[in-house]
Parts: sequence; structure tokens; C-alpha cells
Amino acid sequence: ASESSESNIISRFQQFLQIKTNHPTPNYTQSSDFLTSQAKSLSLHSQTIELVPGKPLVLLKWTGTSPELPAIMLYSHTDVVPAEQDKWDHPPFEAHVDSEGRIYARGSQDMKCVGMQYLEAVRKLKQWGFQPKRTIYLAFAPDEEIGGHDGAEKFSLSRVFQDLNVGIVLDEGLPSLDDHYRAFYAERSPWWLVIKAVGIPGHGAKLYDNSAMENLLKSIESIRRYRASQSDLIKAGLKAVGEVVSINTVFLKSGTPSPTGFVMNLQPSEAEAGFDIRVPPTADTESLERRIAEEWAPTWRNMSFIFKQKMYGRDASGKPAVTKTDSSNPWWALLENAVQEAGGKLGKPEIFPASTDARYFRSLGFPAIGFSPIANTPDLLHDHNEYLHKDEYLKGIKIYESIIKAYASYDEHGKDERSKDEL
Ligand SMILES: CSCC[C@H](NC(C)=O)C(=O)O
Ligand SMILES: [Zn+2]
Ligand SMILES: [Zn+2]
Repeated sequence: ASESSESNIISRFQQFLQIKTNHPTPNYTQSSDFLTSQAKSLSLHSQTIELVPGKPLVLLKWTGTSPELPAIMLYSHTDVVPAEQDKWDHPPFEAHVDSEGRIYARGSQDMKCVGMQYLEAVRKLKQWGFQPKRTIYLAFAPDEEIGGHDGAEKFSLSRVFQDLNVGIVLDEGLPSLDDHYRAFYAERSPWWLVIKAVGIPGHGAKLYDNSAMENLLKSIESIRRYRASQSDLIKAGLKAVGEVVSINTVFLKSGTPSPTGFVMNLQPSEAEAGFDIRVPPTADTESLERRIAEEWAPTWRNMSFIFKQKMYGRDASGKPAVTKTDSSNPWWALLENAVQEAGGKLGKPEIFPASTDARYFRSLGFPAIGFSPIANTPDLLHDHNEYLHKDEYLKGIKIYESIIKAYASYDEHGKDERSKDEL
């Protein structure tokens, strides 16, 4: 009983949050040791898989009574983005609980909460003597925040993963401000674009055409018009955030350095800008590619471009990698019902505006749902003072108890065995 006391549940969450798994030097040894010891206390089989040395993925297993049925994958990442300690009200790796009950820590929303909530839900279900029909896996992966290439991407393509016979993947979602939980069936693909302009250098007092700066600024004007057109669709209520192309300038680089800053009377011969572009799964990528080549970085204006990251978010057959939300995908309805049974409400299916590891599983044809049970909370992913209220965290555990019960009890023939038993 003491193991499952509220204070012990919160204290285990704090311990995980206190492990510095922040980039650029995440302490994966400590997080793996912690997770392995949690697994031991829950009598879960555990293995640590290093597909890349120094980048462990911890895989836990709760064997079902019908292990031949496709398994449930409860997925999370252990790494977190860096935090600017001096801009936080409470240190980002202290997991301080304030007088209101808010737990402040990097990773409290993204997504150490989810990883620990899975474990706590399993703990409760085991205490109650619940027997899963399907095998349940819990995966704790590295490197999501830097693209997932040495984490989810390699894992999803590995023999280990292929042999798990996974039927559904649950990964992270986003908090909601109201009492609905958000759930994501797809995500936008990242295109990280760098455009470069070259031009005639010259005196800062001269009004001539074809300087690098002028060439780059023409592109930026065009990009900003396009950005406004996409933003207007959201403002007019015609499209959701995940349904438009977003493009944001993330760096500008030019000028001729001098000991006091930059030379002020010289128009430089090179100028560069970087953009974070996010592309919805059903976007016309060819037309966007044409726009980049012909309007934003045309060779005739002495411009060139490269992609630092470019994904298409498609499956092997070239179709958008989206998880179905209709009756052809029983996992969606099961999620909706399970959340409802635990006293929650699921909002309309959404497209995740940024990227998650779920894309690697979807592109291989696995259904994957982005879901973090965080309601009534501002979205503070990657922000200062990321926090999660302890009551919201505890409620999330109950939500997962309900989801895991429903998922693990669902049989191959379209029935939720648990509901049948209870009826
Ligand atoms: C492209 S890999 C980086 C992953 C990161 N994920 C989130 C959720 O912020 C992002 O979308 O920028
Ligand atoms: Zn995340
Ligand atoms: Zn993140």
C-alpha cells in the first residue's frame, strides 16, 4: 500500500525528472539504471538495447496470456531539451513541487510524465491482479529531441522490434488548456531549409541592385507573404494548426565582422537564412518544392538552397503515413472509450504540429497514436518553467490504467473481452 501512496508515486516521478537527460550530454546510464530498477520492482522483464553505443533503449515486457495476439507498445523518450536554468522560477532538474502542487521540471510534460505514468498504471494493474491478454511492451528511447535517428528510427527498423509483433503504438501528444485530452493520428514533416544568396559587394552608400542582402530579403518577403497566407487560414478558422504549412525564420547570417561588431559601410557578398518548415501529410509537396526552387531560392537571383532535414511522412507505398481514426482502426475507438470510462473526454483527432518518434512507426505501417494525458494545462514543451500539476499527473495514471486494460483485453475478433466479462 505504501508503494502506491500518493507521495511515493510523486517521489518516483521526481526521481526520474531529476536525472539530467538533457541534450547535448544526456545521462542515459542513470536513466537506464533507474528504469531497470523500476522494472525489477514491478517484476517486468527488462532489456537494454544499444543499437548505437551509449544510446540505450530500455525495453520492458509484461507477457500476455495470449502472446500470439499483436502486442501493445507504450512508447516514450527519455531525453529532454536543454533548459536555461537562470530563466526558471525553480531549477529545471530539481522537480520542485510548489505550494499549488505544480511539479516544475524539464521533461515534466515532454515526456517523462508519460513514461512514468505507464509504469505507475502497470503497478496499479498488477496490484489488482489484472492479467493482460496481449503482451505489453514499454519502450524508453533515446534521442527523440535530436531527430530520433539513433533511437526510434534504428529501433523501428531493427530485428528486435520486428519480432515484437506490435499491433499499436502509443506515443506522446500535447497538453490541452481545457478539460479535453488531445489525440494525434498523424504529424507534419520537418523540412529544415537553408537558403543562401550571393551578390555584388560594394559601398554601403550605393543604391545598386543584386546585392546578396537584397537577393535574400526578396526571398524573405515572399516567404513571409506565404507564411501570412497559412496563418490566415488558421485565424479564419478554416484550418487547424496541423493542417497548414508553417514556416519560421530561425536564423539570419551575414555581414562583415569587425572588432567592434560589423563593418557598417560594406554591403556583404553572401547572406544566409534558415527556416523551420513543417509540412502536413497531405500537402502538395511538389508545389512547395517548386516554390522553394523558383521563388525562394531561384538560381537566376544568385541563390541556392539545402535541406538540413527533409522528410515526406509517407509509408512504403508512398501514401501519407497517417493512422486511421475510423472504424477500420479499433484502437482509436478503444482509446476514446477508455478515456471516457476513466472520467475524461477525448477531443477531435488532430495532426501533431511538430515531430514525434511516432512517424517512424507510422511510416512502416503501424498504427500510432500521439497522446499525453495532460488537460487543463498550458503547453510548456521546450519552454521555461515547464510544469505539471500533481493532480493532473495522478489523473493521467488512472487514464492509462483504463487504456491499458482496454487495449490489453481487446481480442483479435473485434471485441473488448473485458467489457464482455463485465457485462
Ligand atoms: C525533427 S526531430 C525534432 C523533434 C522535435 N519534436 C518536438 C515534439 O518538439 C521537433 O518537432 O522539432
Ligand atoms: Zn517529446
Ligand atoms: Zn520535445
